[in-house]
Amino acid sequence: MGQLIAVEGLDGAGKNTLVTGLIERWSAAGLRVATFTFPRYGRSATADIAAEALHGSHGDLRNSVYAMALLFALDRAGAVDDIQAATDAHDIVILDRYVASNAAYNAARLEQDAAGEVVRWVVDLEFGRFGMPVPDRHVLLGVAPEVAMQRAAARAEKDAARARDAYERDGALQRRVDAVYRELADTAWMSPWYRFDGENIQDLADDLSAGRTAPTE
Ligand SMILES: Nc1ncnc2c1ncn2[C@@H]1O[C@H](COP(=O)(O)OP(=O)(O)OP(=O)(O)O)[C@@H](O)[C@H]1O
Ligand SMILES: Cc1cn([C@H]2C[C@H](O)[C@@H](COP(=O)(O)O)O2)c(=O)[nH]c1=O
Repeated sequence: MGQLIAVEGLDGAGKNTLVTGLIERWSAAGLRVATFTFPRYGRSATADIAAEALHGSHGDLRNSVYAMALLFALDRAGAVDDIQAATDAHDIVILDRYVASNAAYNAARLEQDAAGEVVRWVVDLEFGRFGMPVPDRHVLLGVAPEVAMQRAAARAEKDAARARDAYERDGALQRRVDAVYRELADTAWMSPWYRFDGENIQDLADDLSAGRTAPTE
């Protein structure tokens, strides 16, 4: 049974870039690695509808925090068997966003903290009702909100397909999401959280594959 590791962070923080770098390093070291990226755009209608809502479609859908959270949760629930099979067949399964994204973004939208009602609802819905596996570890890519927002804006300039959505344009929301993520990490929400500052990917790859839960001194 392989390790299940979820990478979390703000929009534009660099999660996808980091996950790609980790996979390269682990594969070169001979480890069997699988990855899932959430939302599963192009593979899941609920993921696509959520993205469309964040870009202004589907009437007032995006105003409902719980409806948006449910769409992202249903997308993940559709992958539960694949995640289970992947953990059986690989040394490491790395997830680019997972359930903690739903916790952090929706707590931030409702101006709740990590102990708030919507985070408990996400836990009951996703880990309870939908049976999503709990990650062995989370990685928080702790990039400052201003830096992440700048990267998301630069990416949008270069690539029209990555135009910023309603969450990415909302600086106050991003700062609240950052605060909730830090609280989730500080309280070891669901499993230990490894805080990564974005500096040395090789050290992170080594620490994670060795099962360490914090940077080596
Ligand atoms: N360490 C880095 N330094 C500078 N730029 C970076 C770094 N990591 C990623 N980027 C750039 O920042 C932008 C966002 O990176 P990436 O797509 O990996 O972020 P993400 O966290 O997966 O974003 P999202 O959650 O919004 O999909 C990209 O243009 C990427 O090339
Ligand atoms: C998986 C997931 C995502 N979100 C939020 C986070 C982002 O702002 C958007 C879209 O994700 P992307 O990585 O920028 O493509 O949706 C969320 O609220 N809940 C989730 O479960």
